[in-house]
Amino acid sequence: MMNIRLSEAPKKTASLVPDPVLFGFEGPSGRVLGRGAARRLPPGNAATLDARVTGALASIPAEGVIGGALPFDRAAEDCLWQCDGQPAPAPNGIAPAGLPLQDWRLTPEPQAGDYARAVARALAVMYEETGRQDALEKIVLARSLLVESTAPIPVEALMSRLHADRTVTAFRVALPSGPAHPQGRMLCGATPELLVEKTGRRIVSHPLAGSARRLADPVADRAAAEALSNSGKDHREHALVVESILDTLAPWCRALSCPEGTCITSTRSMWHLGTRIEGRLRDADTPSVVLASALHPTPAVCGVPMARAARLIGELEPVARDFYAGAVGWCDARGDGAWYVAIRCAEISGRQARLYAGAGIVPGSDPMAEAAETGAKFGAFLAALGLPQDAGLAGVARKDGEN
Ligand SMILES: C=C(O[C@H]1C=CC=C(C(=O)O)[C@@H]1O)C(=O)O
Repeated sequence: MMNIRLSEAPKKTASLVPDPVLFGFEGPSGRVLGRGAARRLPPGNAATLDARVTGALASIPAEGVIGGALPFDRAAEDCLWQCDGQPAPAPNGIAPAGLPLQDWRLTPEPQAGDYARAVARALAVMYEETGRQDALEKIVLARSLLVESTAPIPVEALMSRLHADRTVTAFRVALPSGPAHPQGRMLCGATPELLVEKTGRRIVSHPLAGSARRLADPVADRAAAEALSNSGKDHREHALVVESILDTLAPWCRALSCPEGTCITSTRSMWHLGTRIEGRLRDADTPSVVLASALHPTPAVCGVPMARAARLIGELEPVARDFYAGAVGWCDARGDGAWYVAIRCAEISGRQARLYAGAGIVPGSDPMAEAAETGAKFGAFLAALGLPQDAGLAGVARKDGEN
C-alpha cells in the first residue's frame, strides 16, 4: 500500500477563525462539518487524485472524513482536508452578525456587454465548425462580480443566510492561502447541483442545465417555468450534460438509469431543467471523490467536446475560474459521500467576495439573454450578502413582467 505523507494545515488558514471550519456542507442530504484538528492532503491534480485518496483512506480512522474542493482546471492543484475525529458540534446560540453589508462596491468583470460579445464569439466558432467531426457543440461561459466592502465579510453569517434556501446545499471550503491572500480564502456558496452522491453501491447524480429566472409575480413565474420546459435550446443544452454523465458512469456501474426523465426543478431564485440519474456501482469501495473527479468537468460547466471548450473558456474569460465550476464535497472512511458542482458561489478573502456565474451556450443562444441569465444567477448570493438581488443585472435589458 502506498504511503502518503500528510502535510500540516497552513497557519494562515487555521487563523481564519478561532476554531476553523475547513469544510462544511448543509442541505437536503444533511450536514457535514470538518473542523478542528485537520491536515491537508498533499495537493496534486486530477491525474494523481485516485492514488492520493486511496492512500489517505487506507489509514483514516473509521470516523474520519476527507472534504474540500477540486478546481475547474483538471491540471491545477486541488484542496482536500482530512479531519480524523468526530467534528465538534457547531456552537449554538451565537447570532451570526455583520450582514447585510453596509458599505460596498460592485464591479462586474467583465461587464455584461463584453460578456455578451464573448458569447457571440463562441457562437461564431460553433457556426464556423458546424459539420466538422470535432465541432464545438456547447460551451459554458462565466463572468464574475467583485464585491468590495469596508469590513471583512462575515462567513458564519453568510453561511446561515445561504442556508435559508432549503432547496440548495450551502457549502464552504477553506482554500490555500498565499501571498495574494494573506487573510486566507474561503469558497462559499449555495449549489443546487449534485454531481454525485454515493452510499454503499448506490449512486445518484442530479445534473442541471437550462435556466430561467424566478419572478415575483406568480403567474409570470409559472409562465417562465413553462417557457423553459418547452424550450428546444434548453433541452439540447441539458441533454449534452446527461449524455456525458451517463457515458462516464457506465463503466463503473452495473445498472444506470434516469427513472423520472427530465423535469423542471427550482431554487428560490432560478428554474432549471434537471434529470435524476441513479446507478449501482460494480465496486462498492469506489471512493465518492474518485467518481466526482472522473465526472468533472461536466458540460454543465465546461462544454462539448470538453478539451476544446476548456481551451476556448481560457481564451474568452478574462478572470480565472480557480475553484468556481469545480467540485466540492466530502468522502468518509468507507468512500461514501456527496460531491456538488461548485456554482452559485464566491471566493471570500477579507473584505472581498468574488462571485461567479456562467451560462451554457449552444447554437440558438441569444448573447444578451445569456448575460441576463448570469446576472440572475448572482442573485441568491447577493441577497445572502444583503445586497440588491438584481444588482448583477446591470447592463442587461429587462423584459416586462420581470421583477
Ligand atoms: C454554470 C452555472 O450553472 C450551470 C448549472 C445549471 C444551469 C446552467 C445553465 O442553464 O446554463 C449551467 O449549466 C452557474 O450557475 O454558474
